[in-house]
Amino acid sequence: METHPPGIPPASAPLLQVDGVTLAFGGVKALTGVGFGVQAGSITAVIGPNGAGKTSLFNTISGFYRPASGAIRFKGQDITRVPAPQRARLGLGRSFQNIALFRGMTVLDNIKLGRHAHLKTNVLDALLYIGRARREEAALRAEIEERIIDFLEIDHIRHAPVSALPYGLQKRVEMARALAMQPEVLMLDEPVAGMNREETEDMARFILDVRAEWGVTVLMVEHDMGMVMDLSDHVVVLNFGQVIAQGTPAEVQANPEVVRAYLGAGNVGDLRARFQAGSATAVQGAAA
Ligand SMILES: Nc1ncnc2c1ncn2[C@@H]1O[C@H](COP(=O)(O)OP(=O)(O)OP(=O)(O)O)[C@@H](O)[C@H]1O
Repeated sequence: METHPPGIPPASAPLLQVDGVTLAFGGVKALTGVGFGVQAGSITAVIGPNGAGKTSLFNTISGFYRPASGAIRFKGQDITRVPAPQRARLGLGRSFQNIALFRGMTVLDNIKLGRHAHLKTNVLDALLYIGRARREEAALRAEIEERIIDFLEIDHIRHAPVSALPYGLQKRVEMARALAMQPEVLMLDEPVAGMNREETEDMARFILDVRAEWGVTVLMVEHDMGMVMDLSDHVVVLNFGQVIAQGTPAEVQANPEVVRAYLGAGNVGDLRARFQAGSATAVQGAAA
């Protein structure tokens, strides 16, 4: 029997819970009975070979896809039927695999757009929302924007159009925009895809700092095994739409099924070496 008040999860309950989620596109089953929890304050990574269902899972958690069965729970609340914008307002912020910034707009304007998740949309709200409260929110918003710009070290490019920026910086702006939603869980879709080693290291540092300084829980999909293994507390491995393993980085690296998923047939030592070398390309190449 539950002893905690309704709506408030017990202290040990995951902040975000994915429960038996199944998703199909026509005849293609993208996800089958996927379940795992994301603990508050953790960095959790979802990995898996190409086509394993990682993006489908992210889209289901953020509300772009509705699962055929199963549930998504956030802070103890069943949000399976809650529309995507409302999930963002509840505290699920995300970035996208392919940068989804407005390229003609400046960095600052893109960050301001991130705040959209918190803007009042209801007409009555808008009418009531005048005077002091409005000015206070504008001041608070500016303060948050400044804090994000400072934190991500993008002050020097705040007025630059996004299209003029190198790829690594664009990814950082995408993260800034997701942070502007003031998420409790920041969902990062391939945060270091296409980055060189230096950019990857910078982004890894920002992800660690976002958790340490902002208290944000991180859920990421990432192919860069070195980064996943270095940063994550918990790793969930998908293959053909199913969770085939989950646990600490050490546990999943030692799991023969994970090795088989990536390499076809298993040489655990070889895969471990690849994981440690941080060479996602090598792992994917070997799987191809
Ligand atoms: N919109 C869609 N319509 C039909 N099938 C889809 C759609 N999106 C994904 N799929 C299929 O669902 C399965 C999972 O795809 P998904 O993109 O989620 O995998 P992934 O792990 O993110 O792959 P990658 O690492 O290449 O990004 C694949 O078989 C894919 O072809």
